[in-house]
Amino acid sequence: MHGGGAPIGVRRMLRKASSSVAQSGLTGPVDIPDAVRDEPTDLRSRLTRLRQSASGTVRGLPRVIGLAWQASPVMTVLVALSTVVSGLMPTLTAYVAKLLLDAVVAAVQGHGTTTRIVELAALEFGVFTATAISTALTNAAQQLLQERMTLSIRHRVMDHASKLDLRFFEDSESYDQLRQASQEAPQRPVSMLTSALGLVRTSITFGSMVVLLVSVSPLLAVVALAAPVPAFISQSKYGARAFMLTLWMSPIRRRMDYLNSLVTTDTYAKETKLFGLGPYLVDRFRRLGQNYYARERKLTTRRNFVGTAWSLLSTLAGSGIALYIALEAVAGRLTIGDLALYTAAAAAVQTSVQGLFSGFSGMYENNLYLDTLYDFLATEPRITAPAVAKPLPEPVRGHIEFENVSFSYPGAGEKALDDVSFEIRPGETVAVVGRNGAGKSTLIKLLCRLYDPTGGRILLDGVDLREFDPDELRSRISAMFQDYVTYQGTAAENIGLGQLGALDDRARIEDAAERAGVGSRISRLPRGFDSPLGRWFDQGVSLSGGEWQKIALARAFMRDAPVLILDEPTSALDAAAEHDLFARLRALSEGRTTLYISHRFSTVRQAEKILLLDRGRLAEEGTHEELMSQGGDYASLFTLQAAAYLEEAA
Ligand SMILES: Nc1ncnc2c1ncn2[C@@H]1O[C@H](COP(=O)(O)OP(=O)(O)OP(=O)(O)O)[C@@H](O)[C@H]1O
Repeated sequence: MHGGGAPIGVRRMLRKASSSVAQSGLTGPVDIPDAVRDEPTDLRSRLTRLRQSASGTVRGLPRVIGLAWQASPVMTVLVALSTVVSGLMPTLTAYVAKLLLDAVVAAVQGHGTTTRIVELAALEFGVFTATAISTALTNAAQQLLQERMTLSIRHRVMDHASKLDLRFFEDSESYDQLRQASQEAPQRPVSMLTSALGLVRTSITFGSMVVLLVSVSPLLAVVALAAPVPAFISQSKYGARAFMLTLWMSPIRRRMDYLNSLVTTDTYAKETKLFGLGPYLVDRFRRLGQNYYARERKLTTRRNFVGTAWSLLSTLAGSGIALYIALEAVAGRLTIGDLALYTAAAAAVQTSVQGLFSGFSGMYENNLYLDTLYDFLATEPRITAPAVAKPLPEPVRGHIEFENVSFSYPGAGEKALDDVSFEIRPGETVAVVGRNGAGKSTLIKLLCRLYDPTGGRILLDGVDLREFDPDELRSRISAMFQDYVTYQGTAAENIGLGQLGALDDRARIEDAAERAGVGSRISRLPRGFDSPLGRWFDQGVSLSGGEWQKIALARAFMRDAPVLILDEPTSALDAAAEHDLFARLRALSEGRTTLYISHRFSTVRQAEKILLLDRGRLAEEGTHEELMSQGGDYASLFTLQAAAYLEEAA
């Protein structure tokens, strides 16, 4: 489902934009592909595009009103009312000024009273006061509504992102969309609302002023109405270009952000310094930035200068009106008050003409961003609970079966898993081994239902995983991933997040830490379990890689889940800690089905069953002894590692 507004050409360019810049930004050209190549040149396609964009803009309006209403109905009504009032004020002001001038002229000529002048002056004061109040009210209500809207949209984006599948985050195109939706888009409905309100206000001013003009000369009204058209067209053209440019820039900006983070982030500092990458990366950043700026500058200057040139046509019409009225007053066909009224009207029409087209083109531009937001919000997670989800068995026994499971990552040619079948009995401890890229982590992602298999099925206690509610299923799995998270929080928070309900259960947290072999280390920290970890804090403690890994392990142990998954749980641990963990693994995994990935064969041999993956296929399966006696790949890999150790020992 698409958000509707953006013309098809824009969508095509959007797709092209995200796929065309394949470079990492670390090397290669720094130019930005031309965003305006596909610009329609003939009148017909321009008109079609104009029609599409106008209808898209108008269609976008109800969505923005909907967003405003959701954010705050009271504020929305207040903003609408005050907008109407402040739209009428300029016309009212001009009319009262006319009456006052006429009264003054009448008094000068001897057939008017000063009382009338005082009355009108009081009325004028009233109108000014009302204008000031309505302006203040509009500003306040609009500002508050904008704040509420931004918050509510950011909340929606965050909420939606939290529900999306892992594939959304692992795919660069959709990840770009998420970034745009979370960074750029929350402001856009607000600017669209501002543009729309400006449009309504100026339309009211414009309309009421035109009514006054029509009462004098319909021709003047036509001139006033026709003047804004060229300026409007030019504005909408540049608005679309600006949007397209931002889209094309998005990958470039991402690369610039990346270069920036390489130089400014602590984790990269060691390497960038040692390899002397600093000046090189800074220079790449500068060149990308220069290119980016040059393109932006060209567009901004053109947009403003060409836009102004077109708007001069409107100015010309306004001045024409003023001249005509002045000549009419000299000829005695109009009063001095009329002259004042029409001068004010001409000025107001001119400003509102500009307001109208900038409002309209602003809406057009913002609407394109809004489409991105709505496209993002319309992305549905594919891994969802079935209409009638099967309740998980109580208790889950942890019987896992892979039946001819195949899987390819979206867009990938090769299969990451190819026709894999095996069984893990309840409570069994299984090790998964294989060379890099063999598909071990993928197997775990499928088991946690972060992806669904593209072929075959996975059963837990005899039921296809897809029949369960994925959240329910995940709550029965405890896992530590290879790229575990180091939360910028206290030690207790870092561990407690493994089981939200027990975030405050200190005894359980300490127990989990103990089981992961990090309890005594945390107790020795200045503030024990309340010590902040990580560098975001002034007094944050910097832990070593292995210590962080133990904390992540403790987080996994927070759950009393029937299935325990550990992806290279000891990759950062020292030999003693590793030995200690595996010596206790039997106790730690007591009563749970445990699946762990390891590259260290010394730890693998303890497993009750070993699965060897080779390029996505299950190549060997059995106990250590069985696989050794088979003399296959496992045996040769084991011997290779053992030999290396023995050589060192010798
Ligand atoms: N998000 C992804 N999108 C596309 N392809 C992926 C993705 N993640 C992994 N792959 C590919 O799938 C294959 C299996 O990857 P996987 O991470 O499962 O390997 P692994 O056995 O865990 O490797 P390692 O021992 O290096 O951790 C690899 O060829 C990898 O390139």
